[in-house]
Amino acid sequence: MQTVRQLDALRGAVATWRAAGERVALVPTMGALHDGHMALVEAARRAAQRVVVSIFVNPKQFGANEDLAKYPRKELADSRMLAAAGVELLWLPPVELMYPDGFVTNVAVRGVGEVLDGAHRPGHFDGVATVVTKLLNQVRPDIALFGEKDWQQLAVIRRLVADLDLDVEILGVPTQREDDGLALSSRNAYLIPEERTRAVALPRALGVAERAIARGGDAETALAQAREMLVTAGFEVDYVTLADAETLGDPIEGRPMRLLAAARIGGTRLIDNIPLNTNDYG
Ligand SMILES: Nc1ncnc2c1ncn2[C@@H]1O[C@H](COP(=O)(O)OP(=O)(O)OP(=O)(O)O)[C@@H](O)[C@H]1O
Ligand SMILES: CC(C)(CO)[C@@H](O)C(=O)[O-]
Ligand code: BAL
Repeated sequence: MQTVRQLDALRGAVATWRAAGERVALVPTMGALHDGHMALVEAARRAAQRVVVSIFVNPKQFGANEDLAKYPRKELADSRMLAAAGVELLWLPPVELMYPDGFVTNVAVRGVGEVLDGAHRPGHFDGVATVVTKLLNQVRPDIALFGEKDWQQLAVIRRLVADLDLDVEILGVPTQREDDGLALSSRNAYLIPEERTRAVALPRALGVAERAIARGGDAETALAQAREMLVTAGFEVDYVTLADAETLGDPIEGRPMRLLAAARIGGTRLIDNIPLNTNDYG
């Protein structure tokens, strides 16, 4: 695996593959890799001959009081995992390359980027959209893969790519979970054992709400019950909601819907989401 920190070397490697007619996949990450990331890498492996993984802890998507400074950084372990998985190129852009002096451009995705996590983490999706636009332009992959764990992020990126006519396929990869149902996340490492045990309430609450609504129950009542389960488990709830799966706005009968939640346990903010399977109960 090549480890590359300069744009001309990245472009050179990708141009060589392109010239040979090979498809290139990009998996953007912030590192501290776990099996969720590796599922993206495996899907990328199936989708293209050449796989590029980027690791960049993007300061623009962290709010002033968020965890940028303590975000886990594990470059050596990450690099070994990616090499073992057969990744061809690890793209590690330095922060000065991403945001040199004088950088002033901001990519803002209105609507889908402004609600839910966009409202609770002001500026977050601008930071994501800006860095993803840059990563796509740097690597110019045929396909880029993102996890459904960050469902709203995936929806924001799909909108961005459609609106700006970016010539790349976006593929969402299903959420990878621990045996008890907790979604894998780099931030799970912040949980002390007691919080980790309680954290299972997050996927459980979503599952309870999903089954109640799919059975024909009132959505607001089911969401209130889910919020109550989270509070009982010791979470502070940012939101538990049912939304249109594409716009993240109000759900519309006949269109795919998603249940999404964000909640804090101790100092750790976790997110999760599941589809509303209205066919569950026939
Ligand atoms: N459990 C998971 N299943 C599938 N994809 C995942 C999972 N966790 C993360 N991803 C995806 O991996 C990519 C990189 O995510 P990132 O590096 O931020 O990891 P993370 O575990 O989501 O970290 P964080 O705890 O900061 O949210 C994103 O597309 C994200 O959706
Ligand atoms: C897509 C991403 C790599 C952009 O920094 C990040 O938000 C992430 O890891 O999900
Ligand atoms: N995986 C989402 C990145 C973030 O929370 O900043």
